[in-house]
Amino acid sequence: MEGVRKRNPGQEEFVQAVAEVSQDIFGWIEDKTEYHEASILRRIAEPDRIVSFRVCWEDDDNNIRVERGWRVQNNNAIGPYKGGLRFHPSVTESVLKFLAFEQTFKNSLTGLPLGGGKGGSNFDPKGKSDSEVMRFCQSFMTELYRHIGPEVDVPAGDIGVGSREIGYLFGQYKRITGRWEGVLTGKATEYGGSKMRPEATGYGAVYFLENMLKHADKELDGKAAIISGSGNVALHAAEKLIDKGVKVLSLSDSDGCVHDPDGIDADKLDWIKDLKMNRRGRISEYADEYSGVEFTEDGEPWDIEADLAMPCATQNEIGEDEAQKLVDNGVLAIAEGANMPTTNDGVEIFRDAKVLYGPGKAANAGGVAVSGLEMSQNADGISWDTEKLGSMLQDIMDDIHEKCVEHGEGDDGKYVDYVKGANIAGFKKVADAMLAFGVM
Ligand SMILES: NC(=O)C1=CN([C@@H]2O[C@H](COP(=O)(O)OP(=O)(O)OC[C@H]3O[C@@H](n4cnc5c(N)ncnc54)[C@H](O)[C@@H]3O)[C@@H](O)[C@H]2O)C=CC1
Ligand SMILES: O=C(O)CCC(=O)C(=O)O
Repeated sequence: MEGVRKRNPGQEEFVQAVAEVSQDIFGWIEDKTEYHEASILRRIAEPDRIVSFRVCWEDDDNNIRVERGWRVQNNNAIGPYKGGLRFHPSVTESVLKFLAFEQTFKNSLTGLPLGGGKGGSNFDPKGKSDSEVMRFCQSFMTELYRHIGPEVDVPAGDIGVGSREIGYLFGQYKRITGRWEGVLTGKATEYGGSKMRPEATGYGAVYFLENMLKHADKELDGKAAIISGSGNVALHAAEKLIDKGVKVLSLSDSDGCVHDPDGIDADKLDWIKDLKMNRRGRISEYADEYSGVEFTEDGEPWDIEADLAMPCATQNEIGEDEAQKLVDNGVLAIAEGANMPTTNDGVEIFRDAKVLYGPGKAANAGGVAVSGLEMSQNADGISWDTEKLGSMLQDIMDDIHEKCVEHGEGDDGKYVDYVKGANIAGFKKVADAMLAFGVM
């Protein structure tokens, strides 16, 4: 870790992600000399390459705007680089490096042939017109297109990149290259997208949560849950929880948090979906629309008492204090829809308290898994139906849960350390592929 810190000065998020994985891997590889001798972990923690580029675009007032774009290609030992694009002002090289590193383990856990990558820009889509977003996406792809391809690197969406942005990006790729090919996932179904991709991350995280509870002889029905975020992942997690009889008490966005003590039911959720996905409004409007709902500016849901917690917004939303609050309030299980939403100190609190804790790289892998299935459908020129994809998603999430149990169950056969299980299972497949290739 000393070396990682030295080689990546000021890249706190990346160092955090590597430290979290390393502590489990060091213990596991202690007696496995082949991994030491080949410096496998050190190689996975050094991205294959990082492309960084200028993105110029013209706003509606004819001002020339300059942003920075990146693609981090972390590791392609088991398949083409795969991972989302994030457009958000908080994006830095460190954030994208941590995401690409995590993605490498997550993609390995899915059992599909997918390497790890991530990209994005500090461009902020909030408040921009459709035409501005289109011009930005076209400019971004005008550089990115030369670094990606269906067998090279296949980006998708993430924060700030939804179906509108994927449409503009895919259109520009097609215009520049003259080729229609499965170079992006998360496409609309009219032009090669997969059914179930929009739902997959949130639904998959709920399946993982359900599996953790089942393994501990508990069930979802009748429980209460707090969720952060109100984007793609949060809203689909809420939808599946409601479907399974859970009372959803909260959602949030970067302005604050809404707490609905009566629970967000299916009708209210439809209203929020329209607010967020079509009208692009703020979550505070939910409190204006429905009585009894409390909105807390800059607030987060972690002090609301609930059985279940699903952080679905962004990294490091749960620190030591928030984790302690959850534990003190008697939380049963936490399943991460977001990537690395809990700091390493927060993770230690969950581990010490032995609460069920599903880390993002396992719990939110359903999205990239259905992206992998979108790639297969594109390659074969076919389109599977919702039922088939839904059952494949469920099977993949069950399988990831089993792998975590295999590598994370303690000697007492009771407590499962899902962080350790996910880290070791994710590492093993990539490491064995890298050993087969020799030194490179
Ligand atoms: N979209 C996908 O398929 C996958 C997404 N994820 C992760 O899930 C999380 C959410 O992503 P999406 O729902 O796709 O994005 P989104 O853009 O649809 O929604 C993001 C949500 O998080 C909130 N948010 C963002 N930054 C915030 C901040 N600094 N403070 C408070 N709230 C903030 C936004 O207001 C919004 O509600 C991210 O961590 C992402 O990396 C993980 C796996 C797959
Ligand atoms: O679907 C994908 O390729 C990417 C999903 C993603 O960015 C993630 O799993 O964090």
